Amino acid sequence: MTRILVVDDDPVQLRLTAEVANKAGFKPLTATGGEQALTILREDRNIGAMILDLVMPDLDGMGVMDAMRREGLTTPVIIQTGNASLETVISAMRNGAADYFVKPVAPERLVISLRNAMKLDALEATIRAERARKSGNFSATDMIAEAPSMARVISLCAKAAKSTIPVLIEGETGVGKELIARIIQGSGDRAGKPFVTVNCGAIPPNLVESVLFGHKKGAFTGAIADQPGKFSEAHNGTLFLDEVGELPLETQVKLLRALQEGEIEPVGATRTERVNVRVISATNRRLLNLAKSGEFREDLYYRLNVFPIYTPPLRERMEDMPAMVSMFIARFAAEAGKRILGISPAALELLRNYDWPGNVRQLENAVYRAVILSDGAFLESVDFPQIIAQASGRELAIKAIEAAPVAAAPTHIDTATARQRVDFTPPAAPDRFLDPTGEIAALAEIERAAIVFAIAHHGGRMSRVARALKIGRSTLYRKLHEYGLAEELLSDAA
Ligand SMILES: Nc1ncnc2c1ncn2[C@@H]1O[C@H](COP(=O)(O)OP(=O)(O)OP(=O)(O)O)[C@@H](O)[C@H]1O
Repeated sequence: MTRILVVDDDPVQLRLTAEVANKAGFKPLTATGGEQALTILREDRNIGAMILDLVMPDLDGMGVMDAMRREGLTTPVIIQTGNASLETVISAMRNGAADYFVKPVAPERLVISLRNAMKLDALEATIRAERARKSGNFSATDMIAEAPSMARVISLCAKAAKSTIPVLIEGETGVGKELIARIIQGSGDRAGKPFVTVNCGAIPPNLVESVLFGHKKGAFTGAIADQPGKFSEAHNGTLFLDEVGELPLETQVKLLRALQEGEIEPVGATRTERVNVRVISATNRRLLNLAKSGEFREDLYYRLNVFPIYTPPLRERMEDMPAMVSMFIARFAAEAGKRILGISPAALELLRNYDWPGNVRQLENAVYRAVILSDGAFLESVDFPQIIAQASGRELAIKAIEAAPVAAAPTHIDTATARQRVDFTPPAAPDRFLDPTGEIAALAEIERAAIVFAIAHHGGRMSRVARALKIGRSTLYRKLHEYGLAEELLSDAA
């Protein structure tokens, strides 16, 4: 039976709520104060959800939520309040509360709220577990590919997985080339076998050969023992040669021989060794151009490029963006133990209108930073300060580019980096929590805006407005006067 924790300093209310939960099939634990609630949460990490009173004498509801955040306690919280102000409820929701209600709550409402909070928690737990379980067995479902151009990539991956022919994956930095290589490996006979990555551009030229093919003891100063190379490590599996265009020419000869003969010769060895390795290479420079200019051996180029897969940059497949953002939010929020449910439409619009020169990896990093920065239930534009800064510079650049003639030729990875989108439209809806200068709006401004919105939504029917905002009519009228809205309404009516 799922345990839930009910926290309320009013013993009668406590018993009532616990009884409702009990009847709905939960096992209620109770606490009469914030400190006691924290002690129970620390000891029992399997509590399904907590119903938390906001106003309590020792440590209040907000204090409990702050402590939970500090200590990484992720039990979903449902706020209950008797007379808390709208400000308090807003900040509780921004602090990650899953839901809130005003006492006394209808039993059905309480049960739905508990079930929803637990569903969300279960989803986050699954994501956490799934990530931990994954150890190299990637499949096409690990890749977001909603754009038509990515459907082609996925079908090429499926074809490539059926054989062991060499694959060359081309695309700008961060587009997902390594992920594609892992999917090819994980979808074929070599799934679960070694997947060894070599970043050819990151190894000092004098060590490349030894890293790839290994060396024998005494082959050079410092070679104190036999050392297997990446080819041997990848035996029976896949060798992923990232930035293959960076390989020195002399190593290219040896790589060609290894691919042709299926044999390698470790540095300082007198005999060759047989290896069974599937090679997938990747490049963010156009390999054909390097071959034409003599920086890359043409024979090796044709050997590696038997099955080419071109991965388009993110800016050309914005259809993938919303799903990617949701996936990254779910992943990073779960890892950080934060309850972030999504992204505001204005913030998503900001991301859509950016060019993403660093592609999916840049997006992943931006969302990671935003999740860490955010203290609300939804990511907002302010959580992406670098993108805001770069996007405003872009507007000027775009204006200049719009005046210039547009090149008709398709762009490729060599030329595409400086490409600018000309269809920039500023976010249509202002961000709910930003003032016109882009600064965080005062809480009073947000409350005022919420009231104005509710009045418009309910056609000025004040009792409905009060009910929707979950405040009394007298509180609503007091706030109308406070914010000067009463005068505005009167003059509108006149
Ligand atoms: N379509 C996608 N769906 C989900 N995640 C993706 C997708 N494409 C890329 N990623 C994620 O983005 C990050 C960068 O991808 P990856 O390392 O495969 O790019 P890359 O092209 O190999 O980069 P580089 O050129 O710098 O080596 C990874 O965390 C990867 O899991």
